Amino acid sequence: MPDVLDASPYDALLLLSFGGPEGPDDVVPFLENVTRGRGIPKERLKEVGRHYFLFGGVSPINDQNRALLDALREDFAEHGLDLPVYWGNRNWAPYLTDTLRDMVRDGRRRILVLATSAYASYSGCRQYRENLADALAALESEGLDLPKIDKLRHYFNHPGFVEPMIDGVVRSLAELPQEVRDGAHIAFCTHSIPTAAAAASGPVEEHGDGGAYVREHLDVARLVADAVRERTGVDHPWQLVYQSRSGAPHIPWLEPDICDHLEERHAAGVPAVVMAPIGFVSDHMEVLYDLDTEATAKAEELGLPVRRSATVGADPRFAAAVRDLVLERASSERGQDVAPCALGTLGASHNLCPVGCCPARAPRPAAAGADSPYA
Ligand SMILES: CC1=C(CCC(=O)O)c2cc3nc(cc4[nH]c(cc5[nH]c(cc1n2)c(C)c5CCC(=O)O)c(CCC(=O)O)c4C)C(CCC(=O)O)=C3C
Ligand SMILES: [Fe+2]
Repeated sequence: MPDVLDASPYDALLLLSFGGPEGPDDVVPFLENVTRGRGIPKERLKEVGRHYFLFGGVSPINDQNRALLDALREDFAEHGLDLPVYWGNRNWAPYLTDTLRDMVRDGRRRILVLATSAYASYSGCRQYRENLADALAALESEGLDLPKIDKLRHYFNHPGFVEPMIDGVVRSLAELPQEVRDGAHIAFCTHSIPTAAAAASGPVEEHGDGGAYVREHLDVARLVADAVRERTGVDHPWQLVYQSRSGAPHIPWLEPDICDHLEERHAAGVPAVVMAPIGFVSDHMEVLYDLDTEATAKAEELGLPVRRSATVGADPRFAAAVRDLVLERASSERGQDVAPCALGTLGASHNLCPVGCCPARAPRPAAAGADSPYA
């Protein structure tokens, strides 16, 4: 029997994710949920709808979250961590508010949240905190006694997140034809966001240039590239590039786009590229369409060999990392000294988002941060 691990004061973990459609009829209402009040041009929405219909109207993200839930429950049980795990989404069923209501009815009073987003940014952090505030407000209006909610720190530099990505890049390099393998470049890919949102990402003292968003990605890219060099004995040049640009064309977003990057690398005589989607936790639609379909077609047109490396998904090392993060945060809440685990140069991210962290364009209440209106 394993020793019993202490998650107190927490009595539940909530996996909080984006959600995605599970059939053709879900696509339009899902996109309406995602884009309500976000100012996305109609043309872009039509185009994104087409991506989902190409895959039968089903996003892979829900099955991946089910697999992650299984991996977490299995890991917790194996290691004697008695903490129930729930799942709720921002944009599709199971909706966050419904899950949180179930949790309150089950008597959960101290809830720890794991968001399926590893980095700082409005979309990846504060927007989830706003969703939590909305859900709490809904439960309050139903007369329910509100639980206290904390959010786990960003885990981009946790070894359980980084190591599976290193394996993935090494594997993708090995899959390239031998004659182009050693000359291959690595394109570390993440979601483009408006440059203004990037500059304002993370705590206020980290604002400016690409903000915490770009700095965190660069730190992970460097870690992966260094480890790949050590493992393969070959120094593969790399660059951080972007994908899935949305919004109005006159608003600047982070560049270069992966497709332009492939063109530019090809013109420069680079013989092959590995696309490594370090910005994403699982192989959801952005990976399946924007990289595996669109960018791969671009590479084929150029005659440039490419491979796309694996995301972390439900890797048991990631499940173990979540257990580690839960125990770290629980100890810290109990007032014990903890040595948070983090690779790279930036150190472990904050436990509590400070005031002004990843600000919204229009301020709204956000839970689980220093500016939360909830206890
Ligand atoms: C930083 C970031 C992540 C990574 C961090 C994280 O994972 O949270 C992410 C993830 C995801 N984004 C997703 C889907 C969409 N994102 C959209 C729109 C947008 N994303 C943005 C940013 C991010 N998004 C932004 C700044 C917008 C513009 C609108 C706005 O300012 O809010 C739109 C609208 C259409 C379009 O404009 O593309 C869709 C459909 C899915 C689900 C995929 C599936 O179904 O498998 C996932 C995991
Ligand atoms: Fe934040």
